[in-house]
Amino acid sequence: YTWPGQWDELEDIMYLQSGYNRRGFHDGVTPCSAFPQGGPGPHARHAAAEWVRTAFHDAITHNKETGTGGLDGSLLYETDRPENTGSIGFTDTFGFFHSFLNRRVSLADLIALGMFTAVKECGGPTVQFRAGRIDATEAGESGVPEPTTDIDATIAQFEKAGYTKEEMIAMVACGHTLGGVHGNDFPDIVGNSSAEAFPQFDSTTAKFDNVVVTEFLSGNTTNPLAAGPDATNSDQRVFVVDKNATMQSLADPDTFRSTCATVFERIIDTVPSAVTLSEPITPIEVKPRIQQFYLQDQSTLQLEGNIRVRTTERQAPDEAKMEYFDSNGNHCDTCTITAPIARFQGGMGIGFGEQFQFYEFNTNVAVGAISKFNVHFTANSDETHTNNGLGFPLETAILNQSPNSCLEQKDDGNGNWNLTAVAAVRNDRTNLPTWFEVTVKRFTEGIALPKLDIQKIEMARWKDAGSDSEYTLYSGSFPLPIDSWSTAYDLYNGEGDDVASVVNINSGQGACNDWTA
Ligand code: HEM
Repeated sequence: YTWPGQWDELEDIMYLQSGYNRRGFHDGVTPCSAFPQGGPGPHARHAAAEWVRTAFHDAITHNKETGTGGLDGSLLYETDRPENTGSIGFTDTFGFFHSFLNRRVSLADLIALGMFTAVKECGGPTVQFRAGRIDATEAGESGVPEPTTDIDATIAQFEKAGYTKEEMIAMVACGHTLGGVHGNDFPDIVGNSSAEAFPQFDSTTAKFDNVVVTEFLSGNTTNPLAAGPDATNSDQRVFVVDKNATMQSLADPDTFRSTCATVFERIIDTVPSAVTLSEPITPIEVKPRIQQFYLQDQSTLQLEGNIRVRTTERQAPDEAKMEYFDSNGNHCDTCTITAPIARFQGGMGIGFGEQFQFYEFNTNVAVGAISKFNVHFTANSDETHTNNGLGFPLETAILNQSPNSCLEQKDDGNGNWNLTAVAAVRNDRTNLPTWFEVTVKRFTEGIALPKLDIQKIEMARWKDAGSDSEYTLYSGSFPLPIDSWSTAYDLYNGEGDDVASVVNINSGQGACNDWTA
C-alpha cells in the first residue's frame, strides 16, 4: 500500500465505526436486530437481513456467458419487478447508503460492504471485501428466483450467474439465517397480510448461526419457505437438491461459518466482466489525512490534519512526528512537526476488532519548505514510516484555498446556491489548465438514489497571491441545485499524464473571504 490510495475512503468507512473520525456505516445495522432507520414502515423489519438480501438480489442477475450484470447496483432501477417483492427493504437500504455515495465510492461497493458489515454485526464470519465495483445506470436482465419458481428453473438461474448447486444450497441457507417473510409482501406464504406478521426463518432471531440448517434437518423448522404451502416451499426444494449432503455439512457450526464466508464472497465478487476488483481491503497501518493545506499569506502555508496509527497490534505512541522535506527533497534538523494525541474521544477510533489512535497537527510552514514527510513514533519500539521510501507527499502544485471558497446561501431565483472554488496554482504551472469538478446529484422520480453528474468548470485567474509569491489565485463558480447543497468537488491543474489534484472538498462556509496580498 502506498498513500494516498484509491480506496482510502472505503477503508475508513469499513473500519472507523466509532470514536474519533467515525463514519458510522454500521449504525444502520447496529444492533443486529435493529429495524431500518430511514424510510417508513413498521418495526417488524430487520435492517441487517435487508442489507444481505439486497446484495443477493443485485448479484444473482449476473449472466456469466455475456459477462453482464451482477453486483453493479442495477437493483436500484429494478425494485418494481415482481421478483423483487418486498422492495422497501432495498430502497431503505439504498437510502441509508446515500450519505456514503460519491464519485469514488460506488453504490455497488457500498452494497458489498453492507454484506460484510451486516454479517459481522450479527456475529457472522468475516466476508472478505474488495473494492472497485462500477454502478449500472439502468436496469439490467431479470432473473431472481421466486418462491414459486420450480427447482430446475431455480438451479438454472444460479448456474447462469455462475454458481453450482452446492453453492446455491449454501447461499440460501446462509442468507436465510437472518430475517424472515413479511405478511404484507407474501400473504399467501405467511397466511396473514399484516405488515406486523413477520415469521422468521429460524428460531434464533437476529443471530448469524446455523440453526436454520439444524432445525430443517431435524424436521422441526418453522421456516415459512420450508414448512409453508407446497407451491412456495422454495427453501425445502433447494435444501434437498443433493439429498441433504450440503445441509448435513453445514450442520457443523464451523463449516457453516467458513462456507458462508466463502459463498457470500462469491456473491459480492460477482461483477460484470469489465470490472476489476482490488486486492482485499485490509486496515492501513499509518494513514495521514490532510484537512487544510492552503496559502495563508503570500509566503506561508497553513497545514492541518491528522495521522491515524493502527494500534490493534501495537502500543499507542504518545505522539507522532512528521519529519518533512523541502521542495528540493532536503530534510533539516528542525524540520519536524510534532502531532500530539487528538483530544476528541481520546483520539481513539475503533471498528470490527480494529483499533486506531489519531494524532493532530495544525501549523504554519514557509512556502517551499515542505513537499513530503516521514512519520516517526515510538510504540513497542521506534518506527519510521516512509510510505515505501517515497515519503507521504503533499500536493504543492495546486492548493485548496478554503477560506476564499464558499457556498453562498442565496437563492439565484432557480433554487441554486452559488459555489465558488478558489485555488492557488504554483507559478510554474499557470500555463496549464486549472478547473474544478463538482458532483451534482440528479434525482429521478421513484428512484431512491441520484445519478452523479460530474460537472467540469474552468477556473480563471483571479489575483496574484502577492508580488513575491510563488502562487497565483484562480477562481470558478457553479450554481448548485438544492439536492446537491451537500456535495463535494475536486480541484485540478495540468494536462495529459501530468495532473495535480486536491479531491473530495466539501462545499463548506457560507461566505468567501477576500484575498489581500
Ligand atoms: C431460491 C432462492 C431464494 C428465494 C426463492 C428466496 C426467497 C425469499 C423470500 C420470499 C423472502 C421474503 C422477503 C420479504 O418478505 O420481504 C426472502 C427473504 C430473505 N432472503 Fe431470500 N430467497 C432466496 C435466496 C436467498 C439468498 C441466496 C440470500 C442471501 C445470500 C437470501 C437472503 C434473504 C434474506 C436475508 C431475507 C430476509 C429479508 C428480511 O427479513 O427482510 N435469499 N427470501
